[in-house]
Amino acid sequence: MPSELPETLLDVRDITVSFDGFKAITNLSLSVPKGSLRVLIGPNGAGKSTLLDTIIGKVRPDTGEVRFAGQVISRLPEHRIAGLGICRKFQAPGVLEGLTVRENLLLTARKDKGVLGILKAPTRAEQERADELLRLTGLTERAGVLAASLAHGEKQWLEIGMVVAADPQLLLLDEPTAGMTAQETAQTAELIHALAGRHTVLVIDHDMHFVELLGAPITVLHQGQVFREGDLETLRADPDVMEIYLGRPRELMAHG
Ligand SMILES: Nc1ncnc2c1ncn2[C@@H]1O[C@H](COP(=O)(O)OP(=O)(O)OP(=O)(O)O)[C@@H](O)[C@H]1O
Repeated sequence: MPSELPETLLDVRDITVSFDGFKAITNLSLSVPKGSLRVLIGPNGAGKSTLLDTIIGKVRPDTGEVRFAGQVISRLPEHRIAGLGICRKFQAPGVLEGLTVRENLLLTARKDKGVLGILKAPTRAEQERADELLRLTGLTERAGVLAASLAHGEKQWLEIGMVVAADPQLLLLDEPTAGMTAQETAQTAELIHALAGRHTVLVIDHDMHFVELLGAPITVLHQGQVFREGDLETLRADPDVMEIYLGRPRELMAHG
C-alpha cells in the first residue's frame, strides 16, 4: 500500500439493515482512516445507533459488509468483533462504585482477568498503565476517591478510561457528553483529542458546541443514508442540511 495514503481501519461497504421490513439503513458506505477522529450527526431516527450496532455485530446487515483492518467482520459474533479491538463505550465494565477511581482503572488494566489473576498483586506495568489512564482522563487528583462520589462528568471520563484500558483500536462513543456541563463538555473534547491518533474514534453527538470543539470531519446521516460529509462550517452553510434539521435548526446552530 502506498505510504502517503492513510490506511483505512473501518470500511462500511454498502450496508442495508432492516427491522421487520423497515429499512433503518439503506446502501450506506463509510470509510474511517486509522487514527482519525470522525463525528456522526443526523436528526433523530437517522440510523446512527443502528450503524454502531452493526459495526459491533449486535445487528447484522441484510446486504453489504463491514471491514475492519481489511477483514470482513459483519458475519462474526459480537465477542469476536470486540476481541479484534472495537469497543463501544457502553460495553465498558460498569464502574464499581465501592472502589476508588484508581482501583477501577487498575482492575480494567489487569492483563489476567481470571479470578486468580485478579487476586494477585498488580504488576508494575499494570500500575503504570493505571497511572497513565488517570493522567489521560484528568483524574489523577481524584485517584483515591470512591467512584460513587464522582461528579457526572468525572464518572464518564472514568468509563472512557476503563474502555481505553483494553487498548481498543476503534472506539465508538455514543453521546459521550449527555448531561455534562459546558466545562465538562470542553474537557471531554480535549480527552477525545488525546485519544485520537493512538486510537481511531467515532463519536455520535447532538451537541453542536461539542462537535465544533472536536473540529473533526463530520458525516451527516439522514433516513439511513450518508447525506453529506464535511466540516461543520460547510454543513451549516448547506441549505439541504438545514432542511433535514427543519424544526430543529437550533440543534445544528447551537453555540454553547
Ligand atoms: N430494534 C429495532 N426495531 C425496529 N426499528 C428499529 C430498531 N432499532 C431502530 N429502529 C428504527 O430504525 C430507525 C433508525 O434508528 P436509530 O436508533 O439508529 O436512529 P438514530 O439516528 O440513532 O436516532 P437518535 O438520534 O434518536 O438516537 C428509526 O426509525 C428507528 O425507529
